[in-house]
Amino acid sequence: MTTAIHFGAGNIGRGFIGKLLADAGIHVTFADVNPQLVEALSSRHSYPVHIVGQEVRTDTVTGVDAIDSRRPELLELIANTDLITTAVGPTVLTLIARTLAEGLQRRFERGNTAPLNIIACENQVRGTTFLKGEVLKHLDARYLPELEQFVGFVDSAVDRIVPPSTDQSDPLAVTVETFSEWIVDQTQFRGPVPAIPGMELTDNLMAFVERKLFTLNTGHIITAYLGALAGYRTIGEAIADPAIRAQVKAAMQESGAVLIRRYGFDQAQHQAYIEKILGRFANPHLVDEIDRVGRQPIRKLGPEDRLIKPLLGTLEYGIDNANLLKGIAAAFCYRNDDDPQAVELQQRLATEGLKTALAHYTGLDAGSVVAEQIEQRYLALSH
Ligand SMILES: NC(=O)c1ccc[n+]([C@@H]2O[C@H](COP(=O)([O-])OP(=O)(O)OC[C@H]3O[C@@H](n4cnc5c(N)ncnc54)[C@H](O)[C@@H]3O)[C@@H](O)[C@H]2O)c1
Ligand SMILES: O=P(O)(O)OC[C@@H](O)[C@@H](O)[C@H](O)[C@H](O)CO
Repeated sequence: MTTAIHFGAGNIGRGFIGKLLADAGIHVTFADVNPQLVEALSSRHSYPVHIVGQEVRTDTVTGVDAIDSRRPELLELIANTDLITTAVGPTVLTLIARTLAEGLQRRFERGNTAPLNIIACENQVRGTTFLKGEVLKHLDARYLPELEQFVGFVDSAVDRIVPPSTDQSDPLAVTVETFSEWIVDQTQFRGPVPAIPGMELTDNLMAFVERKLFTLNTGHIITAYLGALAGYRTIGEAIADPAIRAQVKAAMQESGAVLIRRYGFDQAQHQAYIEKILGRFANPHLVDEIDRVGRQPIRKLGPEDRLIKPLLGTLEYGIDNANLLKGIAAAFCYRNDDDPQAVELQQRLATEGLKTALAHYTGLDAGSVVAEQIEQRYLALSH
């Protein structure tokens, strides 16, 4: 039987990736640090997935197990498994890299030369390649040839809106939208590519990663930050506000103009992609908190992430960017005392001022015209 270890039994882990693997007949062991999730999954071996959208139904995922990712027994699983996937959050990949390196070392010491593919399913451009770099920091260099020969680090783009479930009756229940898309880089596998319905292959991954991250996630984050400024609690409330919807759509069109120029996407098809995403944001069956979408603002202000990378593209190609600039300014207005990154952002803003904080987090030049434009928009939004 094909086995997989999935790091991160959270929303997307249970609601999308783990479900796809289990539905494909793969035995999935979730590795997580949440004791309630680990205990429930390892005792029940199944959980409900509420699919809500044009259709509403509940599927039951079966044949799963779980382990605390800090337990030494996990190394034995890594030494023998066929597939590893992750959905822990980009900031956590560094933390699981040591465990992966130790498990891989045990695999190689055992002489296990069966191919193993590792796929990070994170909102991060080439997150698996980043994870490989972190693993190499902990792997004994003598095993580098085996790693290169037998272990594929496969980058992916993953798309399904999965907020925390509103089903309070079951801690394992997860509520997902109907839409889903998981695209992986077929050039990076070792051995045969596993046949997993719902896992799409491409040799042009960057186009799909950037299309998703810099359309859906760009629109999502601006919806969240403009919605927070307007006093809304959920994405649904915010996108129902005509003024916010118009600004979000315009920002997605600005980032879309960059994508069309960079990847040659068809204009009409990309416009339809934007409209579909706006409809997904408005899904009346999903309750998606602004604080979930707006979480970790420092990560999302990074130069390779959903706000700044599209902005840099508009500067490169000379494309309008007024709405992206407003979204970036709104990021600096975001407050959430329960989000350490939001707290840090506000502290740095208060002590160093907008332009210095902007330069620190985004890499933009504090003395640039664009920094001035963002500061002007920030002052207008924050007063
Ligand atoms: N939820 C979505 O709509 C969605 C959609 C696409 C992509 N993503 C991406 O998927 C990833 C996970 O997002 P999520 O919404 O599922 O988050 P989540 O918080 O629901 O799940 C993350 C899980 O990782 C676990 N975890 C934390 N540290 C760990 C460790 N050291 N070892 C093992 N598990 C650990 C947490 O306990 C949690 O269960 C992120 O990169 C996110 O950007 C999320
Ligand atoms: O998961 P994050 O924190 O990178 O971004 C929050 C949401 O925008 C994200 O989870 C979306 O729901 C998801 O990317 C949809 O595919």
